[in-house]
Amino acid sequence: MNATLQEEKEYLEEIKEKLTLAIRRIDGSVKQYSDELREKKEYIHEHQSGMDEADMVAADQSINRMAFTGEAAVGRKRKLLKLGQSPYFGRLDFVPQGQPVLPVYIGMYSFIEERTRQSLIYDWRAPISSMFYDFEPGPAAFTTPSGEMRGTIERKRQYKIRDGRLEFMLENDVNIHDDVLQRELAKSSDDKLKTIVATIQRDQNAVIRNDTASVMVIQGVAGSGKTSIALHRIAFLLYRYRESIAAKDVLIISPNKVFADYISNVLPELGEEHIPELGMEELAADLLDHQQPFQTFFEQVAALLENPSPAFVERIRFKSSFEFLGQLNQYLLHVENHYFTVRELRVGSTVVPLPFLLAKFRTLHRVPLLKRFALVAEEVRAYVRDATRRKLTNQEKATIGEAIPRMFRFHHVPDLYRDFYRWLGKPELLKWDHQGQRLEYADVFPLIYLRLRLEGLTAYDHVKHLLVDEMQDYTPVQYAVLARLFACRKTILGDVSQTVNPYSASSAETIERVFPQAEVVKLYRSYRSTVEITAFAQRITPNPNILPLERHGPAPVLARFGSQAEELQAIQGLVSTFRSSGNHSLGIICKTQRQATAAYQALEGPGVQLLTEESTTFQEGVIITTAHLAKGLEFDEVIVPFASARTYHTEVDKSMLYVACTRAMHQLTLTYSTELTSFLTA
Ligand SMILES: Nc1ncnc2c1ncn2[C@@H]1O[C@H](COP(=O)(O)OP(=O)(O)OP(=O)(O)O)[C@@H](O)[C@H]1O
Repeated sequence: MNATLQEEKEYLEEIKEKLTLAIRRIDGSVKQYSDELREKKEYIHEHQSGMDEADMVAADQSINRMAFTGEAAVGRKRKLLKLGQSPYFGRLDFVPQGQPVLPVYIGMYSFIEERTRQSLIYDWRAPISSMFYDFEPGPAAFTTPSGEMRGTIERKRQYKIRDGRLEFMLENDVNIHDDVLQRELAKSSDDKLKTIVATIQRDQNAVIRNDTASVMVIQGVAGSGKTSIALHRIAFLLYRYRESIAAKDVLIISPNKVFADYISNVLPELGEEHIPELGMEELAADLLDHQQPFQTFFEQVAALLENPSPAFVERIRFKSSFEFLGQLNQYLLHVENHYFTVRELRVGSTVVPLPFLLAKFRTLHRVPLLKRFALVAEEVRAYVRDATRRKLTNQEKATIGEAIPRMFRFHHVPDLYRDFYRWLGKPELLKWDHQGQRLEYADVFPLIYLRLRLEGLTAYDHVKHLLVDEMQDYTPVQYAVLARLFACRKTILGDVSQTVNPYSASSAETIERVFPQAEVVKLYRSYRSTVEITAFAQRITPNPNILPLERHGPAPVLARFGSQAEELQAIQGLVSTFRSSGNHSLGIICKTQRQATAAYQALEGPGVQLLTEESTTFQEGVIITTAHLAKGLEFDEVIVPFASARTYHTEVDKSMLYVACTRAMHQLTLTYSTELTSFLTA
């Protein structure tokens, strides 16, 4: 063993010892808090009768304070225990200008020696740690809240410490990141997305640490780490703004419960609390007061996959366009200018002048239209009171309250939404005759948008950061709703090539039109799949800019069979091979739920799981599902059954095939009978 390695091993033991001591101290104080808490509670119980309300409030506050301090100590202990397993992953020897060398060990969390107040481990999010991701040995700098600190990195090391043991160490070499990254990516997949703190790449680091963008749009190719980056960015912002943002102030809009479960470990691993999460449909139901039944996005996509009528496609296409949002806005202007018809209002002998009514209505233009009537009525009551120099009777007040809304043509948002299509001269584009009827998914957010503009909603004012994943699946109107509902900072990410509905796909450019202030970052390096798998997926949807990471594996296999029954039999064999392969996850990804169910019936067995729209968790093993549900997930191996010309022939099918193939990390097999899909014959 060389001297350096020996030194590092000794240092590791030293740190572990210090961590053990710190844990012991926390145990001591946790015990003390809980003893004090118990005593306090007992005291209150015994003296309750002699305490007044102020005493009780003070006692309650002191109990809460103690419990809070106790909980914080328990949280701190949890972090120290984790550090004990893997205290740090990197080291920089940094020489700030004119100062002595400072060894900086970087880990998941910080560790400060209590006695000396010396930082033994720096949190990966600390300003100084940014140099680990941004610089190789040589001149370097980092930004602190009080300005830039320049200096030189003399040494850079990377470690892999597992279960408290140093597994390997790499020195100074410029490629150390690549080397460790390769080892990380070659691993088998997990049932949950992992943290990537030890191998964050420079361009990814820039996105994670960007604290100036009010709207950050990340458009990246499949497997470029968008979701990982977005979650690390949240962890970074929670650290950077810990005085003003807590985990409960962040909201993740996720495409479905399985995906939410898949990403649920990252932030707790990074030491942050659970972040609230909401699906787009849950948000929609909430914004419609849970009163309006509607088609889900899954159902819309499923309908598109099952030979839809051209009129249905046209409705979706139209309502997903940017022009549609413009027309909704124009309609709102029209409503504002033409639907309030002032009529003579007589209260007793007082006639309220028409110009007065109109002026009051207009000066309130910042108030949502349907909320203005009550305010105008107040103004009118004041006018009449001044004119008559007496108090108004209840009857008079009521007359005014009823007269003002009657001057407006409609009173309910759904009626206005129907009127919009008449105004547009295209009533055939709305298939919704009465409110009890299910609304098509394409109408859900336009209706909500009108509601927001006409009635206003403030339910989500508390959110301080919004994260939207799978941005390509949301339309300009949906973004307009999000923009009005969430005034906070936003991180929006996705990949237009992975849309499950090409008729309504949004690119970074579309989103920029709704958020002109957005900073757009494009990522082209793909980390998930081997070079062979990435090249294969390129045959379906080419992207000349994609940069696969140099990691090789077996070439994807296209296997032809005489019939579907033979196909399923062969897949059964592949499942058996997988079971003895040491890999953790196999995704069998079909185009439709119907196909997935059929495959499940044929392959059913222990450890085989069918994922459906209703599923809430993602587990290791053999998973049978659709491309739509698999979006965002990844598997060691992927099998795409029924890859025939009959299954995959439309634009939507092509998107599904691309999504399915890009889920594979190490191995990909496509099976088909009769004729192969033309998306792969070229
Ligand atoms: N810097 C990194 N170090 C290690 N692994 C990384 C890094 N960046 C990305 N990965 C890995 O690449 C895989 C893909 O990441 P992620 O799912 O975040 O990408 P994505 O762009 O959201 O993918 P998609 O859009 O295809 O669903 C994950 O296994 C992730 O851990």
